Amino acid sequence: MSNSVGVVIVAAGKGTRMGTAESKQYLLLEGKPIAVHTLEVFQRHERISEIVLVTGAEDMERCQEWIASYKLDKVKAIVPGGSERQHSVYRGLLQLSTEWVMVHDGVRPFVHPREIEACYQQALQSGAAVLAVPVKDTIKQVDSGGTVVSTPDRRSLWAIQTPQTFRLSDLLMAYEAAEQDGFLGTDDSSLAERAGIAVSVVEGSYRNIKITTREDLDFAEFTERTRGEGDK
Ligand SMILES: Nc1ccn([C@@H]2O[C@H](COP(=O)(O)OP(=O)(O)OP(=O)(O)O)[C@@H](O)[C@H]2O)c(=O)n1
Ligand SMILES: C[C@](O)(CO)[C@H](O)COP(=O)(O)O
Repeated sequence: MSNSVGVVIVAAGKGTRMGTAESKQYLLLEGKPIAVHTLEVFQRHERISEIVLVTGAEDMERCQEWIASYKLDKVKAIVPGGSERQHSVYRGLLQLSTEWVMVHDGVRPFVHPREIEACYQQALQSGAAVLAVPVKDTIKQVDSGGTVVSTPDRRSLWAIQTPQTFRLSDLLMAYEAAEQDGFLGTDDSSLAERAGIAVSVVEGSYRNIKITTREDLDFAEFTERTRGEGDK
């Protein structure tokens, strides 16, 4: 139990920005659903003891079949998600009893095993950690009328990825506080931050994209074709 690590993989979104009939997490990459690629990275990782998959209620049966056929035996539960990512994550967290939890997007299949380990090691040291990359563009804050308000210093801006790693008890507390306050965040760290948990950033890679829009599929196909076995 001590320092055991569980993962919640959230794959219950609708993929509105992708705009395909099939939900983006089930589109095929080299013949395999994207969510299965993601699950396999954590299945293979020796640090991970159990996985909870959160998916759409209507997709639970086919997910169960993939888990059997791809021999994903670390998957301990498949649960139906909620209307927002935050609700889906919470439902997954309730299934775990490990000391640590990583939350990961089902549509980030290219996270490197080394990055998972680095995120865990940093959380072990400082209590909570997220993968991220420095932003490459100049970012501007723009008002609703389309006028630039400010240009934040790029050196302090990071694009946040997953996995995000926490003590399970801390993250549950942060989720329950958010629910009580009616706060809705786009990542897990934002809930932890407002609950007073210091979150460290671990530099990851630009390869760990979240497959969000159609142009991401070209990158995904190229990356899947060219990544080596050791990168999975
Ligand atoms: N209610 C939701 C919403 C999102 N997610 C998951 O959270 C991850 C990141 O979300 P995002 O890329 O925004 O996915 P979607 O919500 O599906 O996309 P969109 O916003 O374009 O509809 C995805 O793996 C998605 O399946 C989820 O489990 N439950
Ligand atoms: C958690 C996340 O992956 C961090 O980048 C992201 O916030 C998920 O969802 P989004 O709705 O696309 O922001």
